[in-house]
Amino acid sequence: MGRKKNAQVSDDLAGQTAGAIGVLAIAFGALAAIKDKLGLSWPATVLLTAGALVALGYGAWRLRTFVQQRWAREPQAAQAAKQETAVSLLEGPETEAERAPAHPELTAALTTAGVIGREQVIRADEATVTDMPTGTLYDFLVPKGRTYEDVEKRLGTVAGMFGVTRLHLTMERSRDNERRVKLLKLHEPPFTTPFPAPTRQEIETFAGVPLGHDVTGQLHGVPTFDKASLLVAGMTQMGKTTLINGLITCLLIAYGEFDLYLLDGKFCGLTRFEPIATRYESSDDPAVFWDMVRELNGLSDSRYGQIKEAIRDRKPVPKFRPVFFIVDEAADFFASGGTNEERDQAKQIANDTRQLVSKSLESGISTVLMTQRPSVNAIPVEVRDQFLYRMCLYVASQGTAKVALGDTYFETIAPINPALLDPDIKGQAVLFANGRSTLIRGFNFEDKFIWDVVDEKSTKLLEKIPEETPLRQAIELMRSKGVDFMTTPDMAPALGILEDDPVKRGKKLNELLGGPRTYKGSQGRGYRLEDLLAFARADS
Ligand SMILES: Nc1ncnc2c1ncn2[C@@H]1O[C@H](COP(=O)(O)OP(=O)(O)OP(=O)(O)O)[C@@H](O)[C@H]1O
Repeated sequence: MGRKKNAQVSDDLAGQTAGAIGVLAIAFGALAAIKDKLGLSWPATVLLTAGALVALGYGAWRLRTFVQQRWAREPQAAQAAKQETAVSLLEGPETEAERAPAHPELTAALTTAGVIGREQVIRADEATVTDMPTGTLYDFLVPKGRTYEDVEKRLGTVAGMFGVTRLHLTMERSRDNERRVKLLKLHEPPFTTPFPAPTRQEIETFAGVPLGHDVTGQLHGVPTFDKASLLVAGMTQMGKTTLINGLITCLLIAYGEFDLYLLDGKFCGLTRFEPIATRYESSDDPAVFWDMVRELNGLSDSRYGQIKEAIRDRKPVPKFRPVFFIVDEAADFFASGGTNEERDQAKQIANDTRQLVSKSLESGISTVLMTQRPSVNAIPVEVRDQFLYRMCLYVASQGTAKVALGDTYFETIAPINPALLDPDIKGQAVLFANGRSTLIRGFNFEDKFIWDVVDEKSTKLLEKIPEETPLRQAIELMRSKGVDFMTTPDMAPALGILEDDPVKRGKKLNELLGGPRTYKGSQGRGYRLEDLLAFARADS
């Protein structure tokens, strides 16, 4: 290999030497010819030839540079113009923002909270700060390239920057601009000053079903209960029953016609609505709960059957009368005993309840479950996950709040931790609906207000029963005497039955009334007012 390389080098050297001798011979010949032609001395000939060659070289270099510049000028100009536009587009707003004075408080708070970048500002001419009766309202535009969602996602951190808690801060987006943000920072902890219960008119004009006041005193609720169910959780004595009494009152005022199925697991929480309920039970027996669930599942199945039939016959899908199944204290109904049989029954109850809640989508049956024990085994996860709306009053820990609001609740937008609520301000709740959280306080209506609404409803129901029918006479008789129960021997003569034989009398009266359910009270067999009303309603 080395020998080959050495031979190649000596070959190259010999070639180059021969070439150099050739060039020297030609140069010498050319110089001799010039000397001969011009008749100059040798030094003058050499200098003249060298000068002429240098001048020629310089001329060639000038010509080449000129041509290159001409070729390059046009694309460069276009490129430069493009670059200038891009720079002005990119830098335009920034330069503008740099020029506009920044709002110091908002810029500092939002930069440190990581809502806007260090180089960005909240422009002073795009922000207003107004002192309201309940708090300070910040209305501003976030910089271009940001939206209100950037603020919403970090609301807790922003609250910290303002020196308050997340509970002190509410946020509203604007309908006209994605960049507009309205932040209200409360002067004092939420609901420190109570708001008066709403009037009938306020309830009637609310777009949807109101569930309480928000922190500014505005009514807040859900747009509809159509295709939706609600789970309400919170520790004992926090205001669940009061809140649900408020919800039923609002439904009676503004929801039109509906049927109420009430299960009072605490025995007297929902009693006020007994006279207008289609079915009212006061019991903590899981069998009673299960029976109601199965009755409603039966109704749901028959409604689904009617929908199917309508579709098959190419007719419009029927509109069903809404049904509300409201259960005050549901936790014990899912609890299972130690035996296999009891465990199977608990599983079956959970399964039937899950089915009922999930089917509410089309069947028009909305379930409202309340529990003071939001734990995994109190409300099975498969049941909880079916609730579109969830509410949580004060609970002792974030973990319990997750059981009520969902395992991923704290990863949602601007969550509110129910464990931070003041347990001494009753009725406060985090409402989680349609992916958004709102802090509200349920209504605490006066008893008289609720009674008036209930009486009005039951009078309306009564008016639907044709006049002069024995059923209506019996209901009016009981109402005029102010009793909830009347025995057969007391009622029969008033309706013109003068039979002495108790069996025949009872049979005749039941036939005359059309066959409502009888009830055996401590004074003997007879009729309850609520059963007669429910019977009349089912018939109408
Ligand atoms: N929005 C409210 N405003 C004022 N007081 C309220 C409000 N809600 C509830 N309260 C009061 O708080 C107390 C407890 O209310 P409530 O019975 O509704 O709680 P609960 O959560 O259903 O309790 P439990 O589960 O122990 O039955 C009652 O004295 C009630 O008057």
